[in-house]
Parts: sequence; structure tokens; C-alpha cells
Amino acid sequence: MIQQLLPFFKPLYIAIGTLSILVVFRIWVRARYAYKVAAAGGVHAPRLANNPFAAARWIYAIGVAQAQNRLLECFNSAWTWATPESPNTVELNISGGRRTFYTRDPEHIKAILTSKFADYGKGPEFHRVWRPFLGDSIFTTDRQQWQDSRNLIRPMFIKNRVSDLEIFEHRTMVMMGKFPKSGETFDLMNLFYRYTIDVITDFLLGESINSLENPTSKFIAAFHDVQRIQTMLSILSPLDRFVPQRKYKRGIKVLEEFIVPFIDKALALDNYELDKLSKEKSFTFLHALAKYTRDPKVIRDQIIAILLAGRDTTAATLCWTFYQLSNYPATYAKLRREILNVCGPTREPTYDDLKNMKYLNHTLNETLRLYPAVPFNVRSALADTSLPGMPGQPDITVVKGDSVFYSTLAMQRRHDLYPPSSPDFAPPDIFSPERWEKWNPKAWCYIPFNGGPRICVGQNFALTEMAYTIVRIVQRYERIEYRGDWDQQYHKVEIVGTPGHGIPIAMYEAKS
Ligand code: HEM
Repeated sequence: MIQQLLPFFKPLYIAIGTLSILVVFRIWVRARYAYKVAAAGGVHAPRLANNPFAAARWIYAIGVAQAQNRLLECFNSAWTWATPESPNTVELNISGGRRTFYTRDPEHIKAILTSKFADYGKGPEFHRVWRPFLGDSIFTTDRQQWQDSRNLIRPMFIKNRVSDLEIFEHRTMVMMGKFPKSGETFDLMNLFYRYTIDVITDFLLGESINSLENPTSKFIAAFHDVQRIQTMLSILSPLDRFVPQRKYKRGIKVLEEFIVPFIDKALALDNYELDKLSKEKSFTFLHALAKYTRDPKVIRDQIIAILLAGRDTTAATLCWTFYQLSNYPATYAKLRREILNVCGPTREPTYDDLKNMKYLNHTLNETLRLYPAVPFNVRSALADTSLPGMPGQPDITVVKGDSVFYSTLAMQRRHDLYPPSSPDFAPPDIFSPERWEKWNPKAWCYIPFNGGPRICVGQNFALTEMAYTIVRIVQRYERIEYRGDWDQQYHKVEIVGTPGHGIPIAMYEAKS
């Protein structure tokens, strides 16, 4: 009897059997999804690929595009599959089950970030992949846990605290002390990254890491490694489990070894001492955390999250600003005229000066329009929900567990979201702070800081820091010159989008 059955266990039969089970499974999962979509009265978005092989090819293409710094191009190629009913959102389904949506549609971004906020979140998978680095912080959690973090962090960014410009002044002066002589080439990006980590550590911990003075610090190298590997792990999830993680874990340990002594010092203060301190200027973000919780892990998670949020975003935006200004001498000159009119060549700007300088703010808006610091983002459906259909069309059904990738970068570069070009309004790909003089973007078409309940907590801090830094540099230097190949510059997307070639530049000091 066994002998008669043996031929059935030949490898070929096993392969055919397995394949048949997979096909049946896929048909079943797909039918279940189709039922859910129909039962909700909605529709699918156009499909990016119609079979698992084409879908796997797309995932592979995304991985390659990321490695070759062509992610935007690859993302935009998705619209080849779009239809007039859904011109800017498509879906991908490898297994027939959970889908991934890709969108650059402001109405869909608005839905996930605000009108259907409760239905979308970071989700369990995001939390799993990011937890070793960012723990249970504001960035990795949803619902009550996220709300608790937000309530804790927000008071630290009220105007009173942000308008104290002492840290910015001190650190800007240290940074500018590192600029070489007039006309010599240097990498401004390197200095901006060191400057912003020094500012944010000072702001959070009351003591700076001083990377401007100590560029080879282990902390900086570890912070960089961890972020780079984290980006790759998120892109590859759920296959991240197969990626070697020794360097990643070692890096996280270095970050913790740096932060833990600060946490211990803050926790050594009792509530009475913290209360007393809270009325003084030396009361830091860390003290506020220690007042709220005695759990060192909670404090560690929030501190690392804000370090991440506060360093690269502002450094990258400053880099892109000077990259663009170096190509437009007339824009630089106009900005300098405004700054000199308000602050003269040496006076420190006040908070009100910074907020009232229109052209300065237009310059920052314009940079964030072309280079939103977080170019790609993702949300997961926490419940069965939908994305709004075009007028007269049914909604697109989204099932719990589906992901929605959205790109602020791709959306903000969509030509059809802008008025026609004219002498008053440069084509959308051109850097032109002037466009902001008479134009306001349509709602949800310009969201570098996100929108809705999860809008960036540090927005005002970031804008104040960047404006301050620009003012102090532009006051001193009458002209800047890009010393790399301007056209060869590229957008390197990790968590934040940075200039791939750094910012090789020369600055010419104004004669007093
Ligand atoms: C140019 C500068 C910045 C830009 C463009 C920016 C942009 C963003 C964006 C797009 C998000 C949403 C992320 C998400 O929900 O997935 C965000 C969240 C956040 N940002 Fe910023 N950010 C900047 C600077 C800062 C700074 C300097 C800080 C703090 C020092 C900060 C703190 C935060 C925090 C805590 C969140 C989480 C908010 C939440 O989930 O409720 N950001 N930021």
C-alpha cells in the first residue's frame, strides 16, 4: 500500500500540491477582500499590479529606487496605472490579502490625517519595527498612548519657551566660528547637522553634545547608523527580521549610554526640587519628563524621539535653503536687504523680528514646498474605513490592516495643484519665494509639517531656529557661491530628505 502511494510524494507532486494550495488560498483571500469591499459599498483603487509576480516586481523596484535615490521617480511611476476615477491613488496587493495604497491626493491625505483620524494610525507593524529605536514614544504609538505623549510634550513647545533665543544665538556663533575664510569652500551641510544636534540636546537636556567642537563623537556616528538601518528595516518590513541587526543594536546602545546619565541625574531630583526648578529658566524638557514619570524607559523613549525629530528636519531644510539661495543671487540679495533693514548688520534678531520678516518666511515656505523634510510617510488602517471617492464616485474601501503610503513631496510637486505660470507665479519646479506674496496654497496641498491632530509639535521651534540661523549667516555674508555641480545635486531620502552631495559652498563676508 505504502509502495503504491510513494510516487505521489515525488518532489514534482509536492510542488504542484503546494502551488495549488497557494492558488486556492489566494483566490479565497482575494474573494474575501472583494466581498468586504463590495459590502462596504465602495470600490478598489486602480491596481498597480494584477498578479503576485508583478506586485513583487514593484516592491523590488521600490527597493532599487531607494538604493539609487530615485524614490520620487519610482513613486510617480505608479500613476501609469491610475484611472480618471482615481488619478492619484493606486493599490498594490501581493498575497490577495492586505493591500498597500499609494497616494499623492490631498483629499486622501486629509482623510487619513484628520477627517478619518481615528481610523488610521501608525499601527502595530510600524510600532514593532520602530520599537527598538523609538520605544513607545509619540512617534510609534496610537490612541491613548499617543495622546498621553502629546499632552506631555506640547507644553515644552509653547511660545514662551521657543521665544527664548539664547540657545540659538550661542550655537549659531559657535557654528559660524567654524566657517573658513571668505571665499574658501566648505561643506555647510556637515556644520548644519552638527549645529542642530547641539541645539536640540541643549534644549532637551540642558547640556549640549557639543558636536561642533567634537565632530567625531561616537554618539553622532551611532545616531547616523541607527537611522540609516532603521529606514531600510521599515522599507523591508515584514522581511526586516532577516536583516542582520548587530550594528543597529550596538548603535542604540551607544545612544542610550549617552542619555541614561542625564536621565539618572534628573530622576535624582524629588518632586519638590522639580517643582521649584520648574519656575526657573534652567528647567528643561528632561526635567518636565521627570516630573511626569519616574520611569526611565518612558523618558528615554521620548527624548530619543525628539532628538530624531529635531535634528535632521531642520538641518536638511537649512541645507536646501542655502543650496537654492546659492543659485539665485538676486533672491539672496533681496533677503539680505530685508534682514539688514530690520536687524542691521550685527544686531541679534528678536522673536518678533523673525516672525515679521515676510521675505524670510516666504523663503522658508518655498524651501519646505520643494523639499518637505519628511517626503514619504505611511499610515495603517486601524479599522475598516475608506478614502473619499472623486465627486460622483463611490469611496475607495480600505480594510483594517491595509497601509496607505502618502508622499508630501510628490503631492507638493504636482503641477496641476498650482495656478498657471505667469510673471507673478514661477513654474512650480522653480524656487521662487515671490510666489508666496500673492498666493495661498489650497487646503491640504502644502503640508510640510503634516496636519490634523498629529501636526508637528515642533513647528514653531523649527521655524524659529531656522529663521534665526539664516538671519545670522546672511547678516555677515553678502554673497554665497555654490562650489559643487548644482545640477548634479540629488535628493537622498532616508527618514528625512537631504542633499546627497552635501552643500559645498563659499561665503563672502560683507566689508563693514
Ligand atoms: C523643518 C522642520 C520640521 C519638519 C518639516 C517637521 C515635520 C514633521 C512631520 C511631517 C511630522 C508628522 C510625522 C508623522 O506623524 O508621521 C512631524 C511630527 C513631529 N514633529 Fe516635526 N518637523 C520639523 C521639526 C521638528 C522639531 C524641531 C521638533 C522638535 C524639537 C519636532 C517634533 C515633532 C514631534 C514630537 C512630532 C510628532 C507629533 C505627533 O505624532 O503627535 N519636529 N514633524
